[in-house]
Order: sequence, then structure tokens, then C-alpha cells
Amino acid sequence: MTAPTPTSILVVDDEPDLRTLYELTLLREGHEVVSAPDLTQAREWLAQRHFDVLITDMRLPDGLGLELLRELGADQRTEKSIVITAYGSAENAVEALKTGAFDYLTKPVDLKQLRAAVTAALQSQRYPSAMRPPLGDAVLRSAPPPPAGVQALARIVGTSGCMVQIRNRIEKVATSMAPVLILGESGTGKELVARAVHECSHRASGPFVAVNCGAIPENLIEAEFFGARKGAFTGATQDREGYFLAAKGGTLFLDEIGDLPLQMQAKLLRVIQERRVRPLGGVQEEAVDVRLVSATHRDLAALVKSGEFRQDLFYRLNVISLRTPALRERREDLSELAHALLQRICSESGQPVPELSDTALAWLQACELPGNVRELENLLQRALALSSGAVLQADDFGDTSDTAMRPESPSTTAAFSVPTPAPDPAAGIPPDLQTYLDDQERQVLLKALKETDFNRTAAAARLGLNLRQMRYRIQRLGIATPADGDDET
Ligand SMILES: Nc1ncnc2c1ncn2[C@@H]1O[C@H](COP(=O)(O)OP(=O)(O)OP(=O)(O)O)[C@@H](O)[C@H]1O
Repeated sequence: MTAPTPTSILVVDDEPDLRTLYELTLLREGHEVVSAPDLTQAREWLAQRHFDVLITDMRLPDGLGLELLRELGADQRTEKSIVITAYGSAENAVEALKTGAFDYLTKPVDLKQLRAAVTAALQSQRYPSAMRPPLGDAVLRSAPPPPAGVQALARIVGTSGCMVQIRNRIEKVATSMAPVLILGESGTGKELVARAVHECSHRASGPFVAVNCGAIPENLIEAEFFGARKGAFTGATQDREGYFLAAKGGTLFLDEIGDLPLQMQAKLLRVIQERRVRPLGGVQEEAVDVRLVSATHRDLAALVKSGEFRQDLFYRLNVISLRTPALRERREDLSELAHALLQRICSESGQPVPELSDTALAWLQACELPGNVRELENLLQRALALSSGAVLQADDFGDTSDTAMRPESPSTTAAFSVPTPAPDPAAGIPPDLQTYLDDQERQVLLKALKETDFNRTAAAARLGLNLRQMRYRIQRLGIATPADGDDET
């Protein structure tokens, strides 16, 4: 049996002591290491041979480490780069990630983080060194993602140009550690995209922790994010891990990031910069090893302008952005989406998949669907509940003769799937029907949640809903629930 080929690393730093320190650390890990004090020598090495990882200081005597990254990118080379930047220089770190760096480290370099970054960079290579084709072949870009990634991409239905583009971009961005910001209207699949980024990345075997930033009570938010030791505050009856540590080795998805209170934004920024967290009441800081993906339906740039969102945090989170298009921008996908959603809903509830008649499809095509794919999903669920045959007809979607009855917002459709409480005749006619129905729905949901000890799966089952519908309603109606529920998926 032949011995495995050692992985090769090129270290570029002009300070001899630091070079030696990095070299020794990496040699001890079993890597083959060569080093260069400047760009010129690094270029000579790169012209001669291939490396698995390039580690470069930002400032070098004859230029910036970023130049090497640009050259690697232009030559479509497969080396993964890690850039070392000065402490507190957010611009350089963001610039490095935008230029294609896999990751960055800040000075003074923590050797544990150096080792972890190199391991992660190697894991993200889709070919082991022995299988790697010769220099010059643009292999990584066309290499397929892992099987879980392929499945996650397939869950994002749509063959319109913008959907093909978004799937391609997910594959590309998944191979680095750069933070990703997903922007798009409600119900356009931002969480689906975030999961696909995770599943296509080398972190796929790690956890995917999804957090709704707008749903956590303000007094608990710090403990939820960073963890807390028992007794750190009234009610902290046991140690709490916190999202950052729970997502260790995986991806932390910060949904509705635009709703994060300002005070918490400052704390989040500090953790991103320092890559360490200290749980409330704890004395020791712990290293953070997560890839951040955030999402919002709000206009973050406008929030920055109005002072509601910190510019420096925006800059940090928005290294790579992805936009999920609204359904009205890709109406050609509606039929495929409707069929795929029907399949999924029916397989989840174990019922046979009905056909979708031409009239039903035409009716859906005529709907505005401002709530996007989620609204389409709700309409199909409701039609399935109302239909008794093997074919879904337009009538199954409600009174289709009256255009005023057509669904106009996610809230309208959401109210349909819960048994609508009979109006109290003594109370007369409510001045705002939607608010009235929302109140009724909120009360029913709260009752079910309380009776099941806030177990969302159990509460959903009591109401004949699935977990996804339950989560949607909880979020839409702004119901506060303990965030560490046992049923988060
Ligand atoms: N392209 C798609 N293909 C298949 N299903 C989709 C697609 N886009 C969205 N969905 C489905 O629509 C529902 C809403 O999607 P998701 O929760 O990802 O949207 P979102 O943009 O995160 O919404 P919000 O901003 O309200 O949180 C989910 O059930 C999801 O599976």
C-alpha cells in the first residue's frame, strides 16, 4: 500500500520568526510546508507546483497578499487561501473574502485557529491531492457538491434563469467561509437557500442552527446567542449553550437579521471580529467555529441609512449576497412549483397526490401571490383539505368566481387553514376583519402551545397542522415561545 500523499502548504510572511512558527506548527500536523518571504518568491513557487493551501500575510514588502489571490483566481487554480490580516482591520478581512479567500485570521494568530482553518480548507477541497488533475484545469468549479448538497439544491424548485443562477451561486459560495447575506421577500425560499449553502459546504456534517432574530425576547437574546452559566441571571437554572456554540463546526443561520436590536448588533459584531464568545456568567472565552449565513426580507441598506442597523455589521455580514426572486419575477416556475409542493405536502401527510386540473392551475396563475411560494403552499394545503376527488379543481381553492375572494396576502391564506372561530354575535361586526381573525388565531395557537408545554410539534398536531405551518403562524402572529424548544428542525 502506498503512503497517503501529504498535503502541501505554502506560507508567505516577511517576518522570519512568524514564518518559522507557522511552518513548525503545520509540519507537526503532518503537512508538507514551504515558505516565501515576499510575493516574488511566492510566485516562483506557484509557477513550479501546486499547493493545497496558501497562507499569506496581507502586507508584504513587495505588495499585498491579495495580489496572489487575484492571480490564483485569474488562473482558475484550486489552492485554498487563508489571509492573515492586522487586528481590527475589518476592511482587509472583508476584501480578502470577496477576492476569494477561503478564510482569514487576525494577528496575533492563534495557532489553534490556524490549524482549524487549514483543516477546514483541506476538507472543503472536493478532490484529495492524489486525485487532483494537473494545474490549469478549472476543476473545483465544475466538481459536483456532496450528495446532501445535491439534494438540498434539488429542493429549490424552478428552472427560470434566476433560479438556475441562484443554484450555481450557492454551489460557488459554499466552498468558502465568507459570510453570506440572503435578501428577498417573505416566502421566497431564503431558509431553503441557507440550508443549501450549508449542505453544499464542507461543514455539511456539522449542525445547521437556524435562529429567528426577531422572535427572541430582548431580555433573553444575549443568553440565547452566547450561552449562559447556571445562575447568571434570574431564571438561569441550568447552563445554556447558546447558538454560537451549538453551531460549532457547522452553520449559524440568522434569519430576520434586520430585526436584531441595535444593542445586540454591537455584541454580534464583536463576536464576529474576535471569533470568541463568553457565555453570560462565564469566565472563559470560547473559540467560535461557525459559518454565518443571514437573511432578511427588509431593506438592510435603508435600515443602515435610518440608523436602525449598524453599518459595520452590515459590511461584515454582506460579504457575499444572494437574492431570492419574488414569484412574480418567475411566473414560468409556478406550474413546476405547484406540482412539487403538492408532492411534498402529500408525502408528508401520507395522502395520495391529486392531479392539478388546468383550470386550477390557471386560477393559481391569475393570483397575485404577494406571499410568494409560502402563499402558494398555503393555498394548495387549503385546496387539499377542501377537495374530495383525485383531481384538484379551481373550485377547491374557494369561491373562484369572485376575484375579491382571491388570496391577496399570506395572512389571508393563513387564516383559512385554521378553523375560523365563529364571530361572537354579541360583539357585533369587527371593524377590521383581519385583525379580528388574527386575534382569534393567536388565542387558539397560544392555548394549544400552553397545553403542550410549548412543544410546537405537539401543538401543531393538536390543530391538524404540520410543524412548518405552525412555525409560520407563530412567526407571523409574533407569538413569543421559548427558543430552545425540542422540536426545532
Ligand atoms: N424555490 C422553492 N422551491 C420549493 N419550495 C420553496 C421554494 N421557495 C420557497 N419554498 C417553500 O416555501 C416555504 C417558505 O420558504 P422559506 O421559509 O425558505 O422562505 P423565507 O424566504 O425564508 O420566508 P420568510 O422571510 O417569511 O422567513 C417553505 O415551505 C419552502 O420550502
